[in-house]
Amino acid sequence: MNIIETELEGVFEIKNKKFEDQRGVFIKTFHEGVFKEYGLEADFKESFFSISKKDVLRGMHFQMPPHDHEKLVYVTCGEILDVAVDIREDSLTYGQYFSTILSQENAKSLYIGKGYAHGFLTLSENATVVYLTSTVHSPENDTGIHWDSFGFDWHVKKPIVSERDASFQKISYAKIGS
Ligand SMILES: Cc1cn([C@H]2C[C@H](O)[C@@H](COP(=O)(O)OP(=O)(O)O[C@H]3O[C@@H](C)C(=O)[C@@H](O)[C@H]3O)O2)c(=O)[nH]c1=O
Repeated sequence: MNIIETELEGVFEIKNKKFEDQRGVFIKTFHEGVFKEYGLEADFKESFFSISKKDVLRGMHFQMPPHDHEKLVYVTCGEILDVAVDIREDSLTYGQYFSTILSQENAKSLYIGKGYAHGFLTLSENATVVYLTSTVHSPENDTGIHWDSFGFDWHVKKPIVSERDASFQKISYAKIGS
C-alpha cells in the first residue's frame, strides 16, 4: 500500500494494491506494520459498514474528545465523494477540507486523524463504505457539523440526508482542542 500525505496534517490518502486474476479482485486495506511505519494509528477498536443509495450524504461526523478517533475509510462497492474538514481549534488549517473519490475500482482509502469531521456523498447507485475506528462508538459524544456549512461544493442539489444530519449546526459552532 502507498500512503500519501495530504495538505492537511493527519489526513492521508492510501492507494491499496489491487490484485486481479480470472477469479476477481483482491485488495489489502490494513497492515499494522506499514501503518506504524508511517506514524498512523494501528490499534483500531471497531469496524462497521454502511450501504447508501445514490445522492445519500452522510456527515459531517466526529466524536468529542476524549472519545475522538482516527478513522480509516474505504469502499467495497460503488463510488463516493469522501470529505474531511479540519475542526481543530488552534489549527492553521481550521475549516480547510480534503476531498477524494473512493471506489471499489480505485481501491483507495482515506485515513482521517483526530480533529476532523468526516462525511461523504454517494455517487453510484449504491455504495458500501467500510470504517475502522480507534475508539468505540460513544452515542453521547457522537456529533457533527452541517454538511453545507464549510464552503465545500458537493455538486448535488438535494442530497438525501438523515434528520440528525440536517439538524447539525454550522462549522463555527464546532471547535475541538488539537
Ligand atoms: C456510527 C454508529 C452508529 N450506530 C447506530 C446509531 C444509529 O441508530 C444508526 C445509524 O447511525 P448514523 O446515522 O450515525 O450512521 P452514519 O450516518 O452512517 O454514521 C457514520 O457516518 C460517517 C460519515 C462517519 O464518519 C462514521 O463514523 C459514522 O458517523 O447506527 C451504532 O450503533 N454504532 C456506530 O458506531
